[in-house]
Amino acid sequence: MNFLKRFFSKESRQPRVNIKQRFELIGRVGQGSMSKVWRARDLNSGRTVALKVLHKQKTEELEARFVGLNKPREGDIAVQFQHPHIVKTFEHGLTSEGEQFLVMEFIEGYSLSFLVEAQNEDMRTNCLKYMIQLGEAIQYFHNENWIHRDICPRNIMVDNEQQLKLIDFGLVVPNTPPFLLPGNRTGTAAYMAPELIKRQKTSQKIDIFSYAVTCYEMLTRQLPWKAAETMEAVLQHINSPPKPIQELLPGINPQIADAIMKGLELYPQDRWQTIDEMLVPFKEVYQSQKTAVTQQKSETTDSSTSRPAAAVPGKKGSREKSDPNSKRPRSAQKPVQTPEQRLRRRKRKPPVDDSQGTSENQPQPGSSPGKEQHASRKNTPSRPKPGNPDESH
Ligand SMILES: Nc1ncnc2c1ncn2[C@@H]1O[C@H](COP(=O)(O)OP(=O)(O)OP(=O)(O)O)[C@@H](O)[C@H]1O
Repeated sequence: MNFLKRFFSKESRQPRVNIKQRFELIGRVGQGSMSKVWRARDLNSGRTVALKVLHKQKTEELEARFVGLNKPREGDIAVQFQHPHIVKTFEHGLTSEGEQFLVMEFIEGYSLSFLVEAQNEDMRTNCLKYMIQLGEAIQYFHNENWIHRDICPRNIMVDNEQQLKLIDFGLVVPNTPPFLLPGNRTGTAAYMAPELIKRQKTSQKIDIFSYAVTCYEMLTRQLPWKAAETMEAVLQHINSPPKPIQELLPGINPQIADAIMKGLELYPQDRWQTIDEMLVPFKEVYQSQKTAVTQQKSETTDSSTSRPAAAVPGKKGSREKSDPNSKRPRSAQKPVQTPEQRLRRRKRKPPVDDSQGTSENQPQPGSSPGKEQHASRKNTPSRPKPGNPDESH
């Protein structure tokens, strides 16, 4: 029976691609929990691309969770997106070995995780802009009737033109009733909405929650709940209120603070109904900052004609003055050269795992914190690995 299913499956009808013949692999750029990613030259088109080859067994295990639901594959989903803040996927298919692969635009830049940790000049200057770009990408997703399920800095990059790009669609599901039923927990513990953690019915609002956690972290370098990195820790804090962002950033613009805190509400009905709504205050503040910077610049130019150059405030100073992040805690203002070292030194937090192998549409009402399982890579999504409760990705 399984043999027949495989024989008539979509995969069996798809031509296989010999990766080594088709691509020149220039270097490995990433190792996700589910894949390997290379910088490669596509010998057909001549362009430099990111080649993502999914781990066969882990992908099959993930897909097994959606049995009967006909979940589209990552490549099927990714090629559909046309948005400035979502990585472009040119092509997808199967390798000669039967692994799924995606060919994407190659993003020269950094992971948002790095920028969160570094809190460098780029982050101080552009944080609000990146928050808005991310929100626009998620709203596009939602308009196209998808749920991302794994919004977190690890799945976001910023290119050298200071443009944010969402890069990973491994857990994306259609926003349709069968996929919203209470089921297993997939995602990254610290960013998971309470209803997902509690195995209740989900909606696109789980992405609004993860977006709010991400924005909170982008601004403060901290998570809204202490010890939110394992499923057990998350289950303990889930009913307690998050730390108000104003406590970490007393000078934060109140509109931005309120918008983020509303995104973190425990009950989905108390959160923003759409990302677009949440973006309204962000865009208002961003616009007023831009206006203030322009005014400051023109004042500076005017006064520079009558003052010696040394007395003119520097560009950096005027930017920081109008930046909502300028009053971030001292820890966030440390010198630019240290974060990479700090990032390397920082202990990897154990991610959570929900590897009980439950089908996505199977309710698990009686689950108790004690039954939850750990995974073992920082901010790694919880994905299945049957037979191994302490899964590592
Ligand atoms: N288009 C791209 N351009 C440049 N680098 C990329 C691109 N896509 C992915 N990467 C690099 O590869 C890493 C892993 O990619 P990705 O997150 O898509 O894999 P994954 O296996 O789904 O990861 P995980 O499941 O752990 O989130 C990224 O963190 C990034 O460093």
